[in-house]
Amino acid sequence: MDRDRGPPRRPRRARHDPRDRASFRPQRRRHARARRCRGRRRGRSGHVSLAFRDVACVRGGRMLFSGVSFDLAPGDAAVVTGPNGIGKSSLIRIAAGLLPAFEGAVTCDADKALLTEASALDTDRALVAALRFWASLDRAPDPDARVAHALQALDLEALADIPVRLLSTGQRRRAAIARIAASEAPVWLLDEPANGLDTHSVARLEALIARHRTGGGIALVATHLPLSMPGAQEIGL
Ligand SMILES: Nc1ncnc2c1ncn2[C@@H]1O[C@H](COP(=O)(O)OP(=O)(O)OP(=O)(O)O)[C@@H](O)[C@H]1O
Repeated sequence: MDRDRGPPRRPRRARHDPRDRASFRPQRRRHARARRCRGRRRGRSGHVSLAFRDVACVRGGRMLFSGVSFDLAPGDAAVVTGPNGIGKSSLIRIAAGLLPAFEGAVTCDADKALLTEASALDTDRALVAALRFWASLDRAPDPDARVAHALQALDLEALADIPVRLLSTGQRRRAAIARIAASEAPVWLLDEPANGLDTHSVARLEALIARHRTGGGIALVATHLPLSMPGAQEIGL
């Protein structure tokens, strides 16, 4: 019959084994974690980048596009255009890492924020609370201040305490864009961000993207509505 030997014992160490200097370890870990976080936000090299190399996409057994290559550096933007069903949303999903490329390579050396058709906001929460939930998961500090700033940028302050489910289509779209803005992620991946927006809100969106780029961010935008993004590359599918 096996004897119960109890939990395994730690091997004995020499009295001055440096591994026992516990006080050094948490500090070293804290510094390493902070370095890793900075690295992911801004990229390991300290730069923000997003690149596609000969990327092909297959969905439902059908090749949607192939040979797509582009390089985006800090301040750059690209607009993905093409008819319905050509694969614009699929390209954005590949950039986000949610869909594997059939061929080619995608590299992105920084944090990304993804805007899709769904707002991803909890419909039962007040708008400000729904935004704070996501902001608290970001690596950037001070979620409350980031949310307050985003609400102001999207002209949503008056709606902050309204449950998300009661927002109109355009207001909900602005709220979804506020989530992206509040994330302060260096790479924005926006799928049809102007859908449902009125003229004023489109202008706000354009200003927001411009400010993001001025701050060294990157924007990859799929849109069938015209958006003013000076100097943006066009990726026609
Ligand atoms: N999960 C899936 N499985 C199989 N096929 C899919 C899937 N999702 C999308 N597709 C197909 O992939 C094609 C491209 O879809 P996608 O949404 O990327 O196009 P799009 O260019 O963004 O279209 P739109 O302009 O209408 O938004 C479509 O024919 C669509 O039916």
